[in-house]
Amino acid sequence: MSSPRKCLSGKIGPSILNSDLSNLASECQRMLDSGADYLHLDVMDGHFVPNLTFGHPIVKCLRPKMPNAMFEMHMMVEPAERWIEDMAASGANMYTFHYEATQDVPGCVRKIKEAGMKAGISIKPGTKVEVLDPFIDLVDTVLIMTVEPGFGGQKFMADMMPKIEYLREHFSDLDIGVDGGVSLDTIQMCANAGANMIVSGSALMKSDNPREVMQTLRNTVEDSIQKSQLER
Ligand SMILES: O=C(CO)[C@@H](O)[C@H](O)COP(=O)(O)O
Ligand SMILES: [Fe+2]
Repeated sequence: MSSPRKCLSGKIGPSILNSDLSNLASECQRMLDSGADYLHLDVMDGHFVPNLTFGHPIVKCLRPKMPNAMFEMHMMVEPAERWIEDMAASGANMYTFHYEATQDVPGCVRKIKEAGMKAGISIKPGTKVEVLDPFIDLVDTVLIMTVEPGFGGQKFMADMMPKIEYLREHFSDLDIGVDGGVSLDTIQMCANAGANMIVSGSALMKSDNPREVMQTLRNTVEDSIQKSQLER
C-alpha cells in the first residue's frame, strides 16, 4: 500500500526586512491582515552575513501582539545552533538555519525539534543543492536563496531555478521555499520550478495593494501545483 501523499499548497511569507522597522509590529500586522500565511523574519548577525537586523528580544515583543501568527525565523547566523533555545522561548515557530553555518546538520535539527519548533534548512547561491540529499527527511522545509543573503531588494537569480527543479523532482511532497527578489515578475519561474513557500519582501512592502500581490503570487503557485498534480 502506498503511503498517503501530503497535499502541497502555496503559502506566502512576507519578509519584513525592508519594512519600516520603527513600526515593526504594525508592519507585521499589515501583512497578516493582507493575507500572509506566515511571517518570514530575517535574523542577521553581522558575521555570517554582512548586515545586522534583530534577535529574539524583538520576537518576544511581537509574539503577544499576534498570538496566532506563524513566525518563520530565517537565521543568517553562525554558528547556526546559537539561538535555538532563545528563539523557541520567545515564540518562534520555525527555525530555518543555513547549511553553511553548522558542522552538524542532524544535531542542529534535533535541537530545533527538541525546542518544539519546526526545522528549515537553507542554502546560499554558491552551495550545490545535492548537499541537502541526506537531510531532507529530517527537515520540514528547504529554503533556496535566490540572492546572496544579507540584504532585501536585490535582483532575483534565475539561475537558481534548477535547484528547485531538482528538489521537486526528487522529493515531490517537500515544502520548498524561495527567498530573494521574488515579485510579480519572477513568481512564474519559481512556480514552474516547483517552489510552494514564497518569501517576498520589497515587492510586498512597496506595493499599495499587498493583498492583491499576495493573491497573485499564491494563485500562480497554486495553478502550477494543480497542473503538475494532473500530470502525475
Ligand atoms: O533573507 C533575505 C535576504 O538575505 C530575504 O528574506 C530578503 O530580505 C527578501 O527580500 P526581497 O529580496 O524580496 O526584497
Ligand atoms: Fe530571508
